[in-house]
Amino acid sequence: MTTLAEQPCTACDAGAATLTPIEIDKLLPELPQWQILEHDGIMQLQRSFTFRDFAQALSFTNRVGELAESQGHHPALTTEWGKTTVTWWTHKIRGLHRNDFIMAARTDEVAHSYAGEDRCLRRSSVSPGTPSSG
Ligand SMILES: C[C@H](O)[C@H](O)[C@H]1CNC2=NC(N)=NC(=O)C2=N1
Repeated sequence: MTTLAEQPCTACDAGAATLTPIEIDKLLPELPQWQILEHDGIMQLQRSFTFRDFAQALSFTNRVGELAESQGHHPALTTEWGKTTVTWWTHKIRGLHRNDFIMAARTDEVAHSYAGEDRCLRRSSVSPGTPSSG
């Protein structure tokens, strides 16, 4: 069985159905660090990644941006000192599609390439010992 990250994104047109709560519940265990949130009635998938500093957070942001461009599917990205928040949803269907879960899994793979570079993968945006300097 292939992992989410190994699966291809599929073409999604404006008439495609959003994932049902049951379908979301089936997929979410593969993304334990991600959370489902609703913004303006739109279900979204979100995770914050912590980094050593702004430069590393920006590098990660750019790598996720390149991934998005390669797939024609784009997240919202918020980059701050030591943190990048990634939010996936499918604009054209105003909700979550399987593609969003695939791209979240691929986002985790990008983050893993920073593992050991003095950072930690955490769901919460603040990891203990994160410098408070702005
Ligand atoms: C024309 C362009 O391919 C479409 O607008 C793509 C661009 N990237 C996208 N990204 C996301 N997350 N949802 C979309 O519906 C979407 N549509």
